[in-house]
Amino acid sequence: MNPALAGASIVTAAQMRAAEVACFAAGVSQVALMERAARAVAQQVARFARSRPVLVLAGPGNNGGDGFGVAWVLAEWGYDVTVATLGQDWNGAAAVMRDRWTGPTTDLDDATPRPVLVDGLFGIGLTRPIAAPVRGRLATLAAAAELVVAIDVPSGSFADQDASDGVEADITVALGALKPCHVVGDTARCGHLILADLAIAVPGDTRLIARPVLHPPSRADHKYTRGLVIVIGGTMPGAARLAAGAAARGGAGYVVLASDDARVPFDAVVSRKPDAIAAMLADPKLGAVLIGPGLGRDDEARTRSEEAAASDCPLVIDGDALALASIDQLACRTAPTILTPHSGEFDRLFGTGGGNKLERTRDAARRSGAIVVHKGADTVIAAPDGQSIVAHPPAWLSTAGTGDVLAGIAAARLAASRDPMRAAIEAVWLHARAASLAGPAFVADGLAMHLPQAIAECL
Ligand SMILES: NC(=O)C1=CN([C@@H]2O[C@H](COP(=O)(O)OP(=O)(O)OC[C@H]3O[C@@H](n4cnc5c(N)ncnc54)[C@H](O)[C@@H]3O)[C@@H](O)[C@H]2O)[C@H](O)CC1
Ligand SMILES: [K+]
Repeated sequence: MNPALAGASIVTAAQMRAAEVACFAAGVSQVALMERAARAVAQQVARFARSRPVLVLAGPGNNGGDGFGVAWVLAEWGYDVTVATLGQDWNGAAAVMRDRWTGPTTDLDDATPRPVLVDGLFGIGLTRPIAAPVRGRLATLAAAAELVVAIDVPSGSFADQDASDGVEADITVALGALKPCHVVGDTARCGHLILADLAIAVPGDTRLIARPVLHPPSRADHKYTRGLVIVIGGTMPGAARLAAGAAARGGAGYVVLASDDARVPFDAVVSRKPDAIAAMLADPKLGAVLIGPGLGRDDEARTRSEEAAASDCPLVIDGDALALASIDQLACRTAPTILTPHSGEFDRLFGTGGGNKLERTRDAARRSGAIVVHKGADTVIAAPDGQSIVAHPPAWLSTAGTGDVLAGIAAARLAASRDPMRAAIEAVWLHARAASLAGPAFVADGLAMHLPQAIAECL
């Protein structure tokens, strides 16, 4: 994902339309707004077109209006431009743009490929899949082009759905704000994503992740104020060890590993026998508990999991502990809770119900009362109040043990702030950054070593 987009708002098509209406009510005309959009897209085309001939596809709605506007601006700048349409009439601002365009215009069926294709067929107003003949023409023209620039969304993608369809663009210029299809699902079809800020105020409760701000310890801090983390292990002790090491390197003041296996990742992590879990959970100095990595699903695992869930300790629940948890039990908790499921664990706990990944994760957070970190190439972090954050961690993280590392970092950050949403965002960012710093083909054991550098970048 384009790093320049950090913190950018993500809105639904309905929210975008409401924002547009408010903008019109504030005195901006529809034509002025469309001209802003057209100029912003034309600028991006001009950055990469290198004087090559341009074919602009202009569909029946305002996305098509933007297309005519782009054609008009590019022709003014000296580009060789042709427009292809579906042969409709246009209304409102789109009709104004259509009338401004006096250059060559053809039917989509008759259009011949050109090196640069600007896709203004459909935007956020797509209501049904594009008819097969049109989709076929679009795919042919796109395949023959050297550069495909999509206006707002790649035509064929539904703005509010996980990207799963639509033309494959090299560049997508999102207008006014990002939409769900730009950030969840197969976002590769957007190519390089650029946001054209049209100076429209949009809601800010759903955003791309941005680098968090962390505070160094003060002179008054000590190991317990920095955060005491207990990692509860089980049948696969290596996973809990990885998590405990990550908690220590993720900034915790003190890490205890409660496991039958006495091995620790390094000497600073303290080993305790798990028969003392009840006493540990009652320790007022406790900052956060992590349960799940390597826990197993036997009776002992169930007992430990229930004990942790029933406690009033801030809790991170991962891996096997997610399989042992129930939504009702989670919803009864009053202490902060973070859940870190991958898609299989998420579906098992919350079901496979409809909506895009953002909606599904927000719904899970609302039902469980927990912060849900729904992991994947498109990681969604959602809070019960509807706030949500999207991140795109490096694909090199798709290797065993990295989830245990993330859970350990989340526990450290939760112990430090007691604010579960903040902790989840910090953990996801630090985890992704550590992966970038680790470089290609790292193994999970080496990932946490890069956390201090990632933390240093947030101070
Ligand atoms: N976000 C902004 O600030 C701005 C966005 N602009 C652009 O406007 C479009 C949205 O325009 P709208 O007219 O609502 O929708 P579309 O252009 O996407 O197309 C709707 C049009 O097409 C018909 N239709 C829908 N699905 C199909 C289909 N499968 N086959 C055929 N026809 C279909 C539908 O009935 C309508 O007639 C947004 O994306 C931006 O590009 C503004 O220009 C500037 C500000
Ligand atoms: K488009």
